[in-house]
Amino acid sequence: MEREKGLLIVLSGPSGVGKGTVRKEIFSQTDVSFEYSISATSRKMREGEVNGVDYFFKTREDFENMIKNEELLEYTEYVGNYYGTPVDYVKQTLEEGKDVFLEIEVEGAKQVRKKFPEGLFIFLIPPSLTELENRIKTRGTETDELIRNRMAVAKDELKMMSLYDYVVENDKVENAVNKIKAIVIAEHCRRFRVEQSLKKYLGVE
Ligand SMILES: Nc1ncnc2c1ncn2[C@@H]1O[C@H](COP(=O)(O)OP(=O)(O)OP(=O)(O)O)[C@@H](O)[C@H]1O
Ligand SMILES: Nc1nc2c(ncn2[C@@H]2O[C@H](COP(=O)(O)O)[C@@H](O)[C@H]2O)c(=O)[nH]1
Repeated sequence: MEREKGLLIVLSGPSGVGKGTVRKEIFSQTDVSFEYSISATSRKMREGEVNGVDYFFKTREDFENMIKNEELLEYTEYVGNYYGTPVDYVKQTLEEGKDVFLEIEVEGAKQVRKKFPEGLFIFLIPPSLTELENRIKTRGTETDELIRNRMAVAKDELKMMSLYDYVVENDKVENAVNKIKAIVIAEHCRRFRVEQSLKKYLGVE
């Protein structure tokens, strides 16, 4: 029998809403088996970030070569830097029957939707705009000017939430994680043979 492909899961939402925090918590749990697609970016590495773990850090020139060589599933320029998803890893991992998790902004998610309409698209929202701004500020990675720019983009991004299959509020990390896991299991059962979903998520042979 032909092996079923994996599910492409896309988590989007405005900068600072907690996508990375929620994603890391999901991946730390042992009952989850998604593969994380590491993005490429031309932005500068932040303190504590590791090349090849958080991102593949590129010069603008190298990133533009990746675009030319069609190495990206999607890409965008966000607040002055390029971000994109390396296509080979995603395609190969899905072919192997594994579920792939992308954590990307809204413009990129729109591009992925065109290429993978069967993907699962989840949008993470903050409890309020004030809380969103507090979170970006508390993270302490952005200058005041960049925070203003990211908040301006966030207001437009939030208008796009209706394009997603699900909207999840990140009030508490634990709540968001549990909701996302429940959505993924339900959607897996809906899209694939139920035997495959039972085996994958509940260990039932
Ligand atoms: N539910 C939550 N309650 C309070 N603080 C949170 C919550 N989720 C995340 N945070 C905090 O908000 C800040 C931003 O989180 P995070 O970096 O995960 O956001 P992000 O959406 O991945 O941002 P970006 O898109 O810019 O990479 C961090 O300081 C994080 O600890
Ligand atoms: N379209 C894409 N967006 C991406 C990708 N990787 C990350 N992102 C998003 O960019 C912003 C800014 O990220 P930061 O690390 O500088 O805070 C944020 O919304 C990320 O989710 C990608 O491959 N493609």
